[in-house]
Amino acid sequence: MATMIETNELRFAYPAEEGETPVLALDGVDVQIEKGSFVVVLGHNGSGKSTLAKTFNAVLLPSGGKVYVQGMDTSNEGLLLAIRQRVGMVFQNPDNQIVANVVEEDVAFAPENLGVPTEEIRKKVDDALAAVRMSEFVTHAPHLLSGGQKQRIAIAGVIAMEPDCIVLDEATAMLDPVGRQEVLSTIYRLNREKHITVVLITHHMNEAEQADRVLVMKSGKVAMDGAPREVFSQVEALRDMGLTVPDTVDLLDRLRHQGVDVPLDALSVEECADAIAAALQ
Ligand SMILES: Nc1ncnc2c1ncn2[C@@H]1O[C@H](COP(=O)(O)OP(=O)(O)OP(=O)(O)O)[C@@H](O)[C@H]1O
Repeated sequence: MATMIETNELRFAYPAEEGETPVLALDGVDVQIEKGSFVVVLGHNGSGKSTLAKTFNAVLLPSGGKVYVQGMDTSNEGLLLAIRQRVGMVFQNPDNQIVANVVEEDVAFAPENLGVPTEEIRKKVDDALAAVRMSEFVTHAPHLLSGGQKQRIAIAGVIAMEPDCIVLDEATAMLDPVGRQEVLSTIYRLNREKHITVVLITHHMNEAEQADRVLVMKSGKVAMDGAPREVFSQVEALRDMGLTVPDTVDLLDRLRHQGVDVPLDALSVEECADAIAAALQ
């Protein structure tokens, strides 16, 4: 399968304040993100998730090693526009991402800046709003929308650039459960139907259940890398890193501690119920 993003021995150090040592936020990261995949990045506060995300569209350039976006070296200044067009970012605070007073103008902002002809922009904006199921809000004021709707507008703004990959850095963190679910189902749909590669940084374990792959960061390195059930069944190792596990795995783990012989790799409620029923037979 084709590679969307690849990092080789990636290091990143934030510049030091006077008299202090630089903070090594990424300390030798080697990952390959396949085109069309849905990858969730987990990790304790300060483990390097946001820093890693920002290297994916050249917001941050490596202090050492390399990042390639579809083979393009992010350190090559001449490729910056092409890289930013291919990898779009959505951030935590929906209010900080609103740039216009009307939804359609907000979504049109990036393609306008890229010099896309006006007649093409109309179609891109309509398609992007349809993709996030916000077409009916085209003439609304973005600041009056709910948090989840604002994030879907932010995602539409990225989609309007027709990227191959969207990186969401804790984009659901400030949303209520309904808003989180709206945004999650939107990005899962964009991944499954439009084959857009998704990199989702989150603190919510259950957002990772349907992902193709989970990366767990620890102290600037990748500590775990695998399918969700592979990663989440390592309950003790995750807890040692200060992370929780999805509720279903937590329940099975508790039963195990009470002597019930259940596997730890059930992610859905149905799988969990089946595992318990089988163990109690
Ligand atoms: N602008 C900055 N200047 C200096 N150090 C920074 C800066 N941003 C992050 N760091 C440091 O780099 C390390 C990695 O931070 P990063 O934000 O990438 O972690 P994170 O896993 O995304 O954390 P969180 O879950 O809290 O968002 C931390 O030690 C952090 O304090």
